[in-house]
Amino acid sequence: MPELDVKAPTIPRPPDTGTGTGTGKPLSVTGLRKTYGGVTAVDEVSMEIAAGEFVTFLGSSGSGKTTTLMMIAGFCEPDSGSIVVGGRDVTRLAPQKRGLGFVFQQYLLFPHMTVWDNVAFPLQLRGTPKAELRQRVGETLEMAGLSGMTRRRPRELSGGQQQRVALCRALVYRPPVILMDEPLGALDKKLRDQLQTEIKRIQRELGLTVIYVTHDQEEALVLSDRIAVMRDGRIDQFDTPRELFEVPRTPFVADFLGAANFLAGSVEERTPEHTRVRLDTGGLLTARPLANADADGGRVRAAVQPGRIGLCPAGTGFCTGTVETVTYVGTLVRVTVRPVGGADTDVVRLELPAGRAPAPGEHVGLTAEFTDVGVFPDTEDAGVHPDAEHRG
Ligand SMILES: Nc1ncnc2c1ncn2[C@@H]1O[C@H](COP(=O)(O)OP(=O)(O)OP(=O)(O)O)[C@@H](O)[C@H]1O
Repeated sequence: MPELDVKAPTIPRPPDTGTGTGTGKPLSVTGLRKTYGGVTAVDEVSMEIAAGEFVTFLGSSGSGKTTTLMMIAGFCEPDSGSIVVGGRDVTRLAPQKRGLGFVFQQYLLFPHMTVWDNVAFPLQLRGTPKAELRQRVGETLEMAGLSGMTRRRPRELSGGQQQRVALCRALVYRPPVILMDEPLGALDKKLRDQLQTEIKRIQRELGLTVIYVTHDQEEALVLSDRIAVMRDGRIDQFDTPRELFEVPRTPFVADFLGAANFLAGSVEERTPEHTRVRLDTGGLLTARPLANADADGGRVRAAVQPGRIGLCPAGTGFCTGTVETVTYVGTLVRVTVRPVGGADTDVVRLELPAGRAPAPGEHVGLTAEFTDVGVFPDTEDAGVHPDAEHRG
């Protein structure tokens, strides 16, 4: 086994080879489409990813995340559309000719090879000179905290360690883009959290461009610069986590990311700055401007996240109600409020700092900044995903 002769854990950033590792667009996807028999798995997906960006495909099962990633990787042929990596059209190229790195949920390590040899393999394939190979493998393993186990074989490692080796193997030849499909899916929660932090640190340190697939909102929010929220093979919204939270463009996004409250009502007034909605429970709620011009005066649903609603005296705010449940979750308290006169309406869910918890049975008013309230024409389907009922 080669000796580790490199001590510094810092790895130089890759040079700009024109393949997108430095400046410019490492990846551009246009009009990708894939059908299986009668099923449209991916429908007109287009996106541009900048160098050093961490982008996540987030969506529930069957929304087309993996199929999109597999088309970018080259393991699945699109019906139409194009994929450009570092300015080169790779749509019809074999996976190994695209120069991309992969990390999958299954580690896919060579069982008979040591950790060192597994990580060295991609460089050997590329005929990297010995000295450079030793340096790169050593640096990469050290960065991932694996220097002490270079002689072990995969079966002598934990799941988390195996996934670190898989990550090193993808990183070692500095591909312009690294594709990761649920790489932490097989690990327990604690290890997932730890590896998320490591993946993010390594990505930042090396300025890597990453496309990541997950169905876990929290994971997407922790890791990503931008998230593409997918539904039925399409991207509903491609934005920063903050934008997705604060300015969701569809009810689906509002619900998927934050289990939003949806409050039914009718538009009472519209200005370029805001929309005033008369709620079915009687109160008046000020929301952001309504994007859809056709919905003027019509039925709408206002969406507001539980963490963005505050308490005010009963009789003020956009709604008055009775506190039904109060549940402490660490430093937060989850509260449900039944709107007065709204026996048939849903409870409103709030998340408050524990010190501000009201008592069950108390009459309270609810308030929200209008910039935290989205408003959507009532015709749009929220497409509530299967986990929604477990998150309230
Ligand atoms: N090889 C295939 N043959 C037929 N249908 C397929 C095939 N691969 C995917 N599909 C269908 O295409 C749709 C999208 O699947 P895809 O695996 O991309 O979704 P996903 O968002 O990655 O889901 P998951 O999180 O469950 O992996 C689904 O309806 C799926 O059943």
